Amino acid sequence: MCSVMLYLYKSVMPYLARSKRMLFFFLMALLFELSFEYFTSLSIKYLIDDAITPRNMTVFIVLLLALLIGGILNLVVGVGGDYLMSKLNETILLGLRKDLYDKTQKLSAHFYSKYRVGDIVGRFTIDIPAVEHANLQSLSILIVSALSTVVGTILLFTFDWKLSLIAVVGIAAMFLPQKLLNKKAHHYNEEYLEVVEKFSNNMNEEMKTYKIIRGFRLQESMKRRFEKQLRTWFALGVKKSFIHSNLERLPIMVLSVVNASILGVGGYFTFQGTMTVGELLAFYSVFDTLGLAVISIMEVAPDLIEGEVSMKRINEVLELPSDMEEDEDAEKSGGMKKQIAFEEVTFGYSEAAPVIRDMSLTIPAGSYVALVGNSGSGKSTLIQLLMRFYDPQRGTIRIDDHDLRDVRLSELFKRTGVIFQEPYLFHATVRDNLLIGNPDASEEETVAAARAVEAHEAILQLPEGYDTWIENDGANLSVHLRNRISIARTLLRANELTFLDEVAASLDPESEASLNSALIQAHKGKTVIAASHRPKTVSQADLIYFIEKGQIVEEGSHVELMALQGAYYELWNKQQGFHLSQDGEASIDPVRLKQLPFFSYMDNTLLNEISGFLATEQIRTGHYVFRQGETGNKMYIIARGKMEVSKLNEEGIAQVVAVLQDGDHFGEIALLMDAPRNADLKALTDCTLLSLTRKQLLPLLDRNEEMKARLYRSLIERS
Ligand SMILES: Nc1ncnc2c1ncn2[C@@H]1O[C@H](COP(=O)(O)OP(=O)(O)OP(=O)(O)O)[C@@H](O)[C@H]1O
Repeated sequence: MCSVMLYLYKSVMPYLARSKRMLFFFLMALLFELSFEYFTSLSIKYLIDDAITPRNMTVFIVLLLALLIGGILNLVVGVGGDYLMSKLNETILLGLRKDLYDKTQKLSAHFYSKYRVGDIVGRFTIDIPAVEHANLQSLSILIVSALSTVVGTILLFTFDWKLSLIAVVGIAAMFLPQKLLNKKAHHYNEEYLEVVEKFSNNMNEEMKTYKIIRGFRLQESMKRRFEKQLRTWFALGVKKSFIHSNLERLPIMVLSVVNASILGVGGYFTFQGTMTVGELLAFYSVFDTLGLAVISIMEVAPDLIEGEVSMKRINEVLELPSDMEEDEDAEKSGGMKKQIAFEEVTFGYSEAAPVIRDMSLTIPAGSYVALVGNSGSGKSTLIQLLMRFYDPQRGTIRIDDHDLRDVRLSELFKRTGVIFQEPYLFHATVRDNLLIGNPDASEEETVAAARAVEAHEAILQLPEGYDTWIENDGANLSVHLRNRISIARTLLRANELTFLDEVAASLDPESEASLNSALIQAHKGKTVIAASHRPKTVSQADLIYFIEKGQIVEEGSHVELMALQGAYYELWNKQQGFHLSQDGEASIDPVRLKQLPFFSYMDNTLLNEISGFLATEQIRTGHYVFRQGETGNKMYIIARGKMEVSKLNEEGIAQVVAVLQDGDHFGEIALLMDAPRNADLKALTDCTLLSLTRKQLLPLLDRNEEMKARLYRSLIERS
C-alpha cells in the first residue's frame, strides 16, 4: 500500500506543488478533524469518571461546551477542507489532461502508428477518472487514517498495555487480506483496462467501417467478436469487483472479532477493578475510531490500486520521448526565401527497411514541383518528412540554410496548406471547416474559395447551406463535395507553401483537372509541392521528380522527361488511351489495348471488336473484385483507381504483394481456362474497371486457331 501511495504521490506532486498554500491549509484542516475525533473519544472517560459518576455539574457543562464549540469548528473546517480538496483535485486533473494533450501534439507519426485511437482516448476517459477517484479524497482518507492509527495506538497504551496488545495484534490482522490479495487485484485491474481499451478500439473501427461490414454482410461475425469481448469483459469485471469486495469486507470481519475480544477482556478487567468503566468505554471508543480508520484504509485500497494502474498508463505516454518537440531556441524563420533541399536523406518506418534512400533534391521557392511515381515509391513519405511528421534517419532536410530540425516550424508553417489523399473533415459546420485554416476570412472570400473549386452550388443544396453540420468524417456529404471542401479550405489560407498529396485522385478526370487548375491558378508564384501517380495531373509543374523505390530516377519538366523516353514516359503512356465519360462509362482505344501483352498478337479488326465488348464496372473503396481461390471467367483493366493485390501466406494471413493502378490489368488467365484466382483484389480507392468475359472472347478466337494457340502458349509461359 505504501508503494502505491508513494507512486501516486510522486506522480501528482508536480501539480500539487503549484498550489502550495492551498495544500498547507488542506493538511491543517485534516489535522484539525483528526484531533477533534480523538478529543471526542477521550472526553468519554472524563464525562463518566470526572462528571457523571461524581455528579460534578461544572465539569459536565465545561466538557459539553467544549464538545459543542469543537463540533461547530470541526464542521466549518471540514467544509473548508472539502472545498480545498475539490480545488486541489481538479488542479491535478487539469494538469494531467493538459500535459497528456500537449504530449500527443509533440509525438511523431510513429506514435500514432503504434497507438490506436481507443488507447489515447482511454487515457482521458478511463485512466484520468480512475486517478481522480484515487486522488486526494482517497489520499486524504489514507493520511487521516494512517495518522489516526498511530495516534490511536499511542493513546490506547496510556489506558492499558495488555488490552492494547490485543488491539495491535487485531489491527495487524486486518491488513492481512490486503497483503494476500494485493497482487491479484493489480493484475485484474490491468487486464480489465486492456479489455476496455481493446473494446473501444474495435467499436471505433466498426463505426468507421460500417459500410464495408454491411456490404460484406459481416454483421454476424462482428456480433460474435463483440459478444466474445463482452464475455471477457464480464468475467474480468466479476473477478475485479469480487476481489475489491473482499478487500473491503474481510478486514471488517476481523474487526468484529477484535471488538468482541476487547469487550470481553476489558469487561473482565473492570470486574477485577484494574480498569474503571469510564476507561473501558474511552478505550473502546478510541479503538473504534482506530478500527474505523483501518477500515477506511481498506476501503480506499481498491481505488488506490486502480489509480496506480491508471497513473502508470498515463505516465507511459507522458514519458515517451517528445521526438517532434520544437527547440525553444529554434531559429525563427520568416518563411522560405530560397529553397528546400534534401541532402542524402534516408528514412524508413523501421530502421531495417528504408523507404527513402540517399535522396537529394531541391525545391526552389516559388516553384511548382511534382513528385511522380508508382504507388509505394515513397511520394507521401517525402511529403511527411517535409512536414516534419518524421525525422530522417540519415541526411538533412534544409529550409534555406537551416536544418528543418532547428527551425521553429510553427513560424515557418504559419502560411502552409496541405491537402491529403483523404479529405479529413471536422465534426462542425461546412463554414467552420472552410475557415479552419483562416478564421478571419470574410464571407466573400469563403464563397469565392468554394466557387473556385465548384463547390458553392452543391453547398447551397445542403439542408442548411454553409451552416450544415458535417457528420462523422463527412458521411452526409458526397465524396466529391468532401474533396472540394478540403481543397477550398486550403485555398482560403493564402498559402506561401502548399503540399498536395494525390489531390482528388478519386474524382473523375474532368473534376480532377478543374480542381487542379483552380489550385495551381490560386498558387501562382508560390511554392507548391504535389505528389501524384498520374503524370497528366502534374504535367504543368516547373520541375518533376520521378521516384522509384525511394530514389529519384529522373528529373526535369514534362517535355524534358517525355523526351527522355524513360520511366516517366512509360508511366505516361500506360495511362493514355482511356476515356471516361461524365456518367462514369469507360472505354479504351484499340491501339492502347494492343500494348497489353495478352492482346499484342491480335489484329486491329479483332481489337476493335474486343474494345466494343469491354464493360465498365465501378468498384467502391474497400470492396473486392474477387477473392483468392474463386474460379474466374473475366479479365480486368484499371481505367482509373488503385487496387491492392494480396495473397494468403502459409499461416493463412493475407499479405500485400502489389498495388495496381491506372493502366494495369489482371486476371487474364480466366479468359482461356477455369483456374482459381491466385490472390485477393481489393479497391484502395473508388475504381473504374473495364472487364472482358471468356464467353465474349472465345467465339472471336475460334476464328483464328493459330492465334488462339499462341495466346495459350504465352499465357502458360507467363503464369
Ligand atoms: N505508416 C507507415 N508504416 C509503415 N510503412 C509505411 C507507412 N506508410 C507508408 N509505408 C510504406 O512505405 C512505402 C512508401 O509509401 P508511400 O505512401 O510514401 O508511397 P506513395 O508513393 O505515396 O504511394 P501511394 O500513392 O500508394 O500512397 C510503401 O511500401 C508503404 O507500404
